[in-house]
Amino acid sequence: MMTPFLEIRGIRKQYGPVVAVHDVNLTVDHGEFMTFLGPSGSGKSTTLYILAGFEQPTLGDILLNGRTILDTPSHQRNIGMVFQRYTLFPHLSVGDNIAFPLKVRGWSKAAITERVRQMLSLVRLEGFEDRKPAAMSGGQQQRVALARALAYDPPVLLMDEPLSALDKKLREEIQHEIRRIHQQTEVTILYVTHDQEEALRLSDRIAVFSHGVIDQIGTGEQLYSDPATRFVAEFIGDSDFLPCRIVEQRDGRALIALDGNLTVPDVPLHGKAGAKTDGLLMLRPERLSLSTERQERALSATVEDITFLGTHVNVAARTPDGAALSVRLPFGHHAIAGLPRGADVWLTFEPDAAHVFL
Ligand SMILES: Nc1ncnc2c1ncn2[C@@H]1O[C@H](COP(=O)(O)OP(=O)(O)OP(=O)(O)O)[C@@H](O)[C@H]1O
Repeated sequence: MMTPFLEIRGIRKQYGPVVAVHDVNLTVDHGEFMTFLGPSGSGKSTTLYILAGFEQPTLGDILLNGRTILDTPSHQRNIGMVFQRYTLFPHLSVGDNIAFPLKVRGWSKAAITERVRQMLSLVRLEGFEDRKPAAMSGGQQQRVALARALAYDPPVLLMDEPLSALDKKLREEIQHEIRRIHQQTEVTILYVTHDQEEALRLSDRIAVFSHGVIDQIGTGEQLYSDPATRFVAEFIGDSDFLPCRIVEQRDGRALIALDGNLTVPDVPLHGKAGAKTDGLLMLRPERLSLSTERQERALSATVEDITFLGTHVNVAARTPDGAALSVRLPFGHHAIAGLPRGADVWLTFEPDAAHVFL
């Protein structure tokens, strides 16, 4: 078997009685963009700090090209870092900030000048060399931080919520820059965020963190279409849940029964099967069809609200048992023309678009 480029093996981190990270295992390919996605407190940053060498794990190992890096001090790991708040040296110009890690590494003056010029061009800040950070926007400062982190060509770059202090438009602009820079360089990126949209936009693969473990690792498409846990289903994309009963199960599929005598065969089933017969059916708003005419094998519901959201329209509906379901339809869809609040509707879905969690 080939040695993985980067391997996080059985990492646990405990602060007294608090277990910040339980058991994190992950391999990352060379040149990959891997994102740690999860809510606040799920252990993303702690894992990243262990990679950076700011923290030592209680248990486990980190291997780069098959060799442990845990006994290498942080500043010798050759790992670039960009964090949430701009960590530029305020008294140094942009050029001197970018030159700093090169001076530390003993580069010649000529090599430094050339490299600073290259990096400024990479982050599209030509001409800003003599500015002080305070005279630049947040987005520009974050690009300088990126240039400084990449200047000595580290094989790995760690980024911890680097864009969270910026407004939406600027954030999207810099996400675009980060993607471009990732494609232009061969750097392997580990990126922490709690924003699913940012994770989907940037990453090759995403590791979804929950309570100090990784629930699932996969591409955005894999996490969306085949979520391993209810938590992943709720974190990636929109979802609603209905209580259901498992009538039969075989090979990861189930025949389920819903209130109102509706049964649905062949729904993907997740979780440890066994004697348990109560489950939760997950439905995605964009995978439901809506009709104002009675349908076979359909959920009945009443329209509570209709919201125009630009390219699409959201219909908020409620089943007779009181469960809320959203339906997302393209703007102008015939089913919603003149549809009033309080109307009775029938909702259908393909079994493959649904998932049952135990
Ligand atoms: N130095 C520390 N001492 C005690 N507990 C800590 C320490 N650092 C982190 N924790 C706890 O460990 C858990 C994981 O924290 P961590 O910062 O890794 O989460 P996170 O997913 O990065 O969240 P955020 O996005 O808020 O930074 C949290 O419950 C946190 O309170």
